[in-house]
Amino acid sequence: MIHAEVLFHIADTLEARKSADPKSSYVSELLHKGEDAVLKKVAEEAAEVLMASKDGSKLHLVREVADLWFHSMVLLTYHGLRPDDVLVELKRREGISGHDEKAARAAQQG
Ligand SMILES: N=c1c2ncn([C@@H]3O[C@H](COP(=O)(O)OP(=O)(O)OP(=O)(O)O)[C@@H](O)[C@H]3O)c2ncn1[C@@H]1O[C@H](COP(=O)(O)O)[C@@H](O)[C@H]1O
Repeated sequence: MIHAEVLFHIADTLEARKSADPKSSYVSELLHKGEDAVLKKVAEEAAEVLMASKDGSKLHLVREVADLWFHSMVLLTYHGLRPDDVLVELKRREGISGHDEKAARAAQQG
């Protein structure tokens, strides 16, 4: 079983790439290009996930979701965030039904 440590290890690598030579690293090059370039990759990878889902190949879908997760992690790194921040948010939501959460939000908004 692969644990969340994989995400933490990749996040450490991404953080180190902030100060690496863009010529030597894909991540460093992307981070140096700036926020719009990272956002473009996230949008591209999201679109590729949609196409892979329709394609019917589970392997293709897994690879495209990995690309999307990876580029989302680059975006988190750009903003000084880590996978832990997302995991804490998911943990906070654990056991809260989406329907209940939506109803509570609607009640709050009046
Ligand atoms: N997990 C990944 C990873 N997943 C995908 N990619 C790269 O993401 C890029 C995006 O792929 P696309 O499918 O859009 O293909 P592309 O047309 O070649 O990309 P563009 O020309 O549009 O940028 C490809 O170059 C992939 O190799 C990754 N690059 C790096 N990592 C991890 O990040 C670490 C640091 O990487 P470097 O910065 O390159 O050393 C690596 O050790 C890995 O752990």
